Amino acid sequence: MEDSIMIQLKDINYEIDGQTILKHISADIYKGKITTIIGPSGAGKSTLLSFFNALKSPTSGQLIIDGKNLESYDFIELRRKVQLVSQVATMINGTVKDNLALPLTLQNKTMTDDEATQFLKHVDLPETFLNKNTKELSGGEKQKVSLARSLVNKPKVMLLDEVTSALDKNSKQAIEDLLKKINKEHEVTMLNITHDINLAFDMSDYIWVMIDGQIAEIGTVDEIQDAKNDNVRKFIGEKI
Ligand SMILES: Nc1ncnc2c1ncn2[C@@H]1O[C@H](COP(=O)(O)OP(=O)(O)OP(=O)(O)O)[C@@H](O)[C@H]1O
Repeated sequence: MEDSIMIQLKDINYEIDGQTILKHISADIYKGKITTIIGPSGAGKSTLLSFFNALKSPTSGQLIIDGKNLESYDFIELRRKVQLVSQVATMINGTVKDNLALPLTLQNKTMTDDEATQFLKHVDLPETFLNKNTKELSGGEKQKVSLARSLVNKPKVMLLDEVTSALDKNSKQAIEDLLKKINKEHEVTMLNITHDINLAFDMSDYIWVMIDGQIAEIGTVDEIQDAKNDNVRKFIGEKI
């Protein structure tokens, strides 16, 4: 069966201060799949990611998310549908439960302990964590709580911005495994940025290689590993 499209990018360009950062980006992101953007520092990966939840807007081009043009979204609606998870898990002062409930608190709703426990289960944390102060958590545990919290609004898309880069080897593996599990169980479309090429090869359905503001190559992991484009081969060769 053909993969169906969750996000379409049509000739996206971005300029700032007279400098062209992104050039003619056209590509599709498929529903329920993990797409990872790799490429050298300064290629434009973060800039591109920031369009999907409207932190920045393209200078020209069209971005269609779940069948609707980005410009016709209400920001709140968009950010519930498209959740950003960052490199550093930002926590509010208080307990794990306070943090898990935050997306609901902001909507004047509440979360029961049972509901919170279910969210902890999704990220393999025990119920005993509910009343822990977030100051007592390790980096990996914070990232798990952050992932659990990002599921509360039942997003269709998760933007993962270097989510494992601040973690040690064991926590990296745990978060990678969790992302794969969340992707399958919640059928969330994931768009991932990483400098860790092994992580990209391990967890992606599709990889985009960005070089100098353009997509140099799109393909499955096998296709990217066999890419003929010299710049792509050089970038991957340097990273492995
Ligand atoms: N506000 C800005 N003003 C001017 N130039 C900017 C601005 N923001 C980003 N840039 C430039 O845009 C280019 C792309 O930056 P971006 O952060 O998207 O790259 P990246 O691929 O994510 O890099 P990294 O892997 O280092 O995070 C860089 O050359 C950067 O200097």
